Formats: sequence, C-alpha cells, structure tokens
Amino acid sequence: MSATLLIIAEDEHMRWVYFRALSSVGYEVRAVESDGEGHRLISETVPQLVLLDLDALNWNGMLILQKLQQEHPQLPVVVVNHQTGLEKTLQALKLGACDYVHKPFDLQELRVTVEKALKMESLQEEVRFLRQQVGRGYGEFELIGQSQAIKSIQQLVDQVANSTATVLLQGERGTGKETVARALHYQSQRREKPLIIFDCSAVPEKLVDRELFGQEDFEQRHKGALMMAQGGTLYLKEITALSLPMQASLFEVLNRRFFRPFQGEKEQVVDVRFITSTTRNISQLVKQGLFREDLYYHIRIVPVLLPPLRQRMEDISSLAHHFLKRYDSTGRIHGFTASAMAALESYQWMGNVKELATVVERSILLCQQEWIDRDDLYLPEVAECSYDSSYEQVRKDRDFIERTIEKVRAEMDDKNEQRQKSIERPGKQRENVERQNHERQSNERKGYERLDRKRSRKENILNNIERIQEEKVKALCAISEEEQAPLPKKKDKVIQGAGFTLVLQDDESIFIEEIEKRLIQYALERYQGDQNQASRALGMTRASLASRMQKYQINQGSRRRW
Ligand SMILES: Nc1ncnc2c1ncn2[C@@H]1O[C@H](COP(=O)(O)OP(=O)(O)OP(=O)(O)O)[C@@H](O)[C@H]1O
Repeated sequence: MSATLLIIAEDEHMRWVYFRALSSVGYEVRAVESDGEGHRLISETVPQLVLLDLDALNWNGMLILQKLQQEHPQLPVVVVNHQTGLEKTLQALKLGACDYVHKPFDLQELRVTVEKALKMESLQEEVRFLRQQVGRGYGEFELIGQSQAIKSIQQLVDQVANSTATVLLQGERGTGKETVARALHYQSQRREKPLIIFDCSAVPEKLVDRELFGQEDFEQRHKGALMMAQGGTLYLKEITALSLPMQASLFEVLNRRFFRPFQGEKEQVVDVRFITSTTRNISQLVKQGLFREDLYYHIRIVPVLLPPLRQRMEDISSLAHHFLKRYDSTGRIHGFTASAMAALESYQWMGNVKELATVVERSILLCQQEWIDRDDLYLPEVAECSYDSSYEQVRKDRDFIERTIEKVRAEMDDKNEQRQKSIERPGKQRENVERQNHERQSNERKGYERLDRKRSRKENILNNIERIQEEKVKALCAISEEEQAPLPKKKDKVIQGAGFTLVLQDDESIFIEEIEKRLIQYALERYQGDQNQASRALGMTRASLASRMQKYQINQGSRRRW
C-alpha cells in the first residue's frame, strides 16, 4: 500500500484528520490548503489519487475539481462534502469525481472509499494498456515505410488524430487504409473507446440499415455499429458500396450529429469520429450520380491517398522486416538474403502490402535455413515481367480499351448503316424487279436475314467484350486471382494487351483484327516503338508482333496519337 495521495482541504483540522487516517494505513500523504499548492505538488509528486474537501468557506472546491479534471483527466478524485450538500456532491460526480464521502464520516469508511477508488483506477489503467496492446496486435497501427508518401501520411495522422474531422482513405486493396484508420484512432484521445470497423460491402443491402443504425422495437433491441462506436471511432470501409438511400441516411447523421435507430422512436446524439475508405474512384462515381455529392464533401474533409506499393518500392525492405518480426515469433529467421530482397524489390506487388505480408508469412513457414532466400519466397512467374504496370498506367490502358471499343463500335455502326442503305436503295427498285424476278426477291430477304444475324452476332461480341472488359478492369483494380477473366473456349480468340486480355469469338474477324491492330499501335506508342517491351506488354512473342505489324501494315515511322 505505497500509493501517494494528495489532500486538498481548506480547514486545517480536517487536513490533519485525513492525513492521520490515511498515512496510518501506509499511504504516502501530502496535504495542502490551496489548489495552487496542490497543482505544484501534482506535477512534483505525481499522486495516484486526490482527496478534495468541497466543504470550504473561502474557496470554490468545484472550480478546483473542474481544473483538476481538465488538466489531469486520468487522476481519480474522491470528494468529501457535508451530508446536507447532496446537490453539490451530485454535481461533483457529474464533473468527473470518481467517488464521495459524506461528513460526518467514519475513518474506516474514508479508507475503504479511497482504497476502492485506487483499485478502480488501477483496473482502468489495465484496460487502457490492454486496449493499446490489442490495437497493436491487430492493427499494427504503426505505419512502416521510408517513402515520402508514408512519412507525409504519418505526419497528417499526427496532425488530425485528435480532431473529429472526417477522413476519407483512398487506395487500392491492401495499401494500408485500415492501418491508417487504426493509427488515427489509437493516436487520438478516443483510443480508450471502441474502434468499430464496418465493411459496407460485406453486409447485405437489406441489413445495412439495421447493422449500422441499430434497431429498436417491441421485440428486439439491436445495437448498431454507430451506437457501439459512441465516444470512439467508426471506420466505414468501402463506403461507395452503400446504396443511395443509405447514403442519404448517413448524410443526415453526419450533418445533424443525431440518429434514430431503425424503428426506434428516440433520437440519439452521435459522438463518433468517422473515417471512411474506398478502393474506387469516388469522384467519378459522384459524376456518374452513383455517390451523393453532399456526402462526398462531408466525408472528405481530410482526404488521404495511399499509393500502391509498386510506386513506393523503398518501403519494401522495412515492411518485409516488419512482417518477419510479426510472423516469426520464435526469432528463428535472421533476415533475407540479398537475392531474396532483390526479388522482393523488383516484384510488382499488385496485391500491395497485404500481398507482401502473405509472401513473408509463407516464406517463414517454408524456409529451412536461418535466412530467407529467393526460392523461399515462391513469387509468381509474373515477377519476371518488368513492364510498367503502375496503377495509373493500368487506368490509362483501361481508358484506351474503352475508347477503342467505342470507336470500333461507332465505325462498325457507320459501315452497317451504309450497307443497309445500299441494300435499301436497290430495295426501292426492287418493286419493279420483283414483278419480273421472284427469285431475286427471296435472295434479298435472305440478305436481310443474314445482316440481322450478323448484327446480333456483333452485339454478342460487344457484350462479351464489355463483360470481359468489366471483369478485367475489376481484376486490375481488385487484383484478385479468382477474378481473372475466364479461360477462353477452344474456338475463341485471345488478344493480350498491356495488362489486359480480350477473349473474342473467332467469327467476327474484321472486328477482332481492328481491335488487335489498334492495341498493337497503342503498345508501340506507349513504349516509343520498342518492340521488345511492346511484345511483352501485349503478351506475344517478338516474332508474332512483327508478323502482325506486317499483316496490319503498321509502320512504326508513322505513329498514331491516342
Ligand atoms: N504502412 C504500413 N505499415 C505497417 N503495416 C502495414 C502498412 N500498410 C499495410 N500494412 C499491413 O498490411 C496489411 C493490409 O493492410 P490494410 O488492411 O490496412 O490494407 P487496406 O488498404 O485496408 O486493405 P483492404 O482494402 O483490402 O481492406 C495489414 O496486415 C497491415 O497491418
């Protein structure tokens, strides 16, 4: 029982009583008359508890309590008051006093109250510590990285952690959005309150309302994520997955700082810090009317962009060592060989930091030696591929493909229109011809039917391309192996592109060839005519690129601008 206690009491006799009662059971006690003296002692002796006598004539004990709470919010304060001043006692408890003793009191009662308050404080301290450990264990909210990007993000986190400004985290999957959200929470004063992570894309649309805002009716009471995060932080992951009506409800909450649980009657105050994230181009979604503009401005007070790992290769070494420490709990592995590190630093990391973490974890399991070598990494073959597949470039490629498909579609439509006109024209003369020649009329009809069939085949192909295009874009953005384009059927034709694959049915050769030709022109343009790089990006050999260039009469001298 060696805790240090500080007694603040105006009355000298009472100071002596407190001093005797508490020092006699082993506490180290300091007793002062004024709060000024008290504050000086707090910084000098760091007491574990303050006993404050409110029953004074010449000074306002409540003001002292208020000041103590503001300056030392963790310090437990037990107040002593006269039993007739119940109202004052209640007010003191509201202001943050942890317990009280009423005069006249029994000395034993005073000691028990102090002991209880100290125990409570030590439990709270333990909870704080465990929460921090849990936070560390799960989120590793420490941001690792040497790159300027990570340093700036860490600086931003330090600056805004303690505010309630909404933060919008943008970046590909696995770039560390949740890690930043955790850093923001655990570095803020809200760290002792919960951090609730709500994945908007993982909850079925019908249930989002209930799971987010909770439900209150006669039969059930379900605490939603918002309620659970009270006093703490709510991280809304993949916010763009929310339906427009849910976006409207969320906007209301953010705007009014009140919410009403599903089917509930009473409005509740919202004391929550909101952090949101998305892997999608949210401003584009706003333009397309798929995401509310007002909500967008509300959630992006502090926008943070997490660059893909391949754009900050200088982070790889520190991250790899960080994951080694995290996953090799026995300390069996000493580190990475130079060749392993070189492999890690030249891989494209389309799955970002998450993929790096998985690779390191797996290599620890597979490594038989004390140093992880290149072979222990089991990096996919793609690692050999060194073409520039940065996120920006992937997006450019995607835009290019979209534009190409649109152009070819428009050109095909034009051609078809002209063909149709040319068929219609003779159709007028047909009236005369028909009278003379029935056979010719039936040929015409067959011609129309053929054209219709061809048109519907073309529609199919366009649909097919768009579907594959969508899947591929998803795969490029989501970088999930399962989401890759389906294997082509035997008769399908495959066009590999700079970071994409188009699978086409093989009967519309003009259409396919036109797209292929343009993709080749585009790849050559992108690599300034370097056929080695272009063929690698297109997924074909140098020889087949050359033969196609010949076939399509692509002259490298006359490059096209896209
Ligand atoms: N800068 C970093 N420092 C330390 N660890 C990191 C960092 N960035 C990411 N990580 C780790 O990488 C893994 C993936 O990170 P995180 O879950 O934060 O990514 P995310 O962008 O939220 O992913 P997703 O979009 O798929 O949810 C986690 O294990 C996380 O601890």
